[in-house]
Amino acid sequence: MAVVGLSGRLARCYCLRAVRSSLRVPALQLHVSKTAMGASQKDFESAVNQVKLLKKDPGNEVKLKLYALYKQATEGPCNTPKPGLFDLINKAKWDAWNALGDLPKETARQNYVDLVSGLRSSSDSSSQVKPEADKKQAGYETLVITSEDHITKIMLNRPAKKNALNTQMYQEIMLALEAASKDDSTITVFTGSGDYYSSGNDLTNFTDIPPGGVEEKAKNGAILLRDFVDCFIDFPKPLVAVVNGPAVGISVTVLGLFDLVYASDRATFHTPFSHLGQTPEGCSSYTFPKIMGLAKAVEMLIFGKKLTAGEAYAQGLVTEVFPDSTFEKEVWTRLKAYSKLPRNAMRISKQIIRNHEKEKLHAINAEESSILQERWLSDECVNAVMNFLSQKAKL
Ligand SMILES: CCCCCCCCCC/C=C/CC(=O)SCCNC(=O)CCNC(=O)[C@H](O)C(C)(C)COP(=O)(O)OP(=O)(O)OC[C@H]1O[C@@H](n2cnc3c(N)ncnc32)[C@H](O)[C@@H]1OP(=O)(O)O
Repeated sequence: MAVVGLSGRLARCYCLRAVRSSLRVPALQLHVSKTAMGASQKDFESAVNQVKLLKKDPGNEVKLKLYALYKQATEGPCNTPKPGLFDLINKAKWDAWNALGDLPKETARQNYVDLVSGLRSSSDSSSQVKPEADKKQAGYETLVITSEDHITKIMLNRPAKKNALNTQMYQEIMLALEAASKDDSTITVFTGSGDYYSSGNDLTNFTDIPPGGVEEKAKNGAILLRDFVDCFIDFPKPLVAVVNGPAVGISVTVLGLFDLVYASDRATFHTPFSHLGQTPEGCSSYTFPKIMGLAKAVEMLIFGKKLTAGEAYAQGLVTEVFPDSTFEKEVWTRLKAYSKLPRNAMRISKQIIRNHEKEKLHAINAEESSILQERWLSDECVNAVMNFLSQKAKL
């Protein structure tokens, strides 16, 4: 089908979504009132000044985030050509700004103010003795990140959307993994808030088409996917998934790159790629056959068979299943004990176990991402996304 036709249909997807959104009164009201109460220009300018007075260097990731939000708040979506490959600093800044997509200026302004306010409180209290208790990290909108008992917990936090991964969440997860790789935790844990672990890729990621058209959208999507999965391949510490409920799509496939997967008996594991006109990602085309054998991997990845937690355990994708009623208690008791093990020994063991596969995994990730770039432009995929957005189809 001609690209023009596809653009038109994707544009219609977007319209359908707008219509659906306009019918959802509570969500709309929430958005309006948040904007109405949003940061004023004065708050924003004051936050810009406060950044200069921070007592503690917030680190490069946060600085990039501040830069991106500032540019978005003052100039809108990224409007400059991408710097060359070797212009590392400007490329990192451009990537951070560009990743904000069409985030409205007002939201960027509010996020900037919130981020600076979080930095100020942590900077002000940096000379005090920090309590051992849970400390929520500031600067994330789609995640709740806490550190306690040498465990960094990354909680996917869009429960109203079943923790679907929008582009901001992909970006924040990458930042969170980068930070967790350097912090003093021994293990890093992913979990979901609410009743789902995650419903996978947010299908509205397919809607807002940039001026460069659907091809540009697909190209950027493939870069985002590749960078995202690379972060899991390269993560140096033991990585644990605490799968509190159903998991779909990319939230399932990357589990093959985790070191422990604990599941509630309420969890399910579903990769409906063919149903969506898509193909496997997260290195699952390699890790799943390796973990569960070709026959079972094919059932999941080609035919979209949904596994119960018990089945996923039997097939080696899940380390252990717990009754939902005692899930949190049992899992966290276990993880707290593990987190006391010597950090370097665990890190080095992970290196020995995983390093000889890394190069291969990066190559597989690149291939899967580039195949998906093509798939996203196919009739099969466009129709599936349209069906979901027009509320005709659910998994
Ligand atoms: C070319 C563009 C490229 C873009 C960049 C891409 C970058 C990387 C891509 C990596 C690719 C990954 C592949 C996948 O992950 S495939 C899996 C995709 N996921 C789905 O297909 C799930 C779709 N959701 C459902 O089928 C159902 O929502 C559910 C999960 C079975 C739950 O059903 P239930 O009845 O319990 O709940 P609701 O449907 O009412 O959901 C509550 C609200 O949450 C919204 N929702 C849920 N899941 C998603 C989703 N994946 N994307 C967007 N929105 C989602 C749902 O619409 C409801 O919203 P509402 O309350 O506003 O109506």
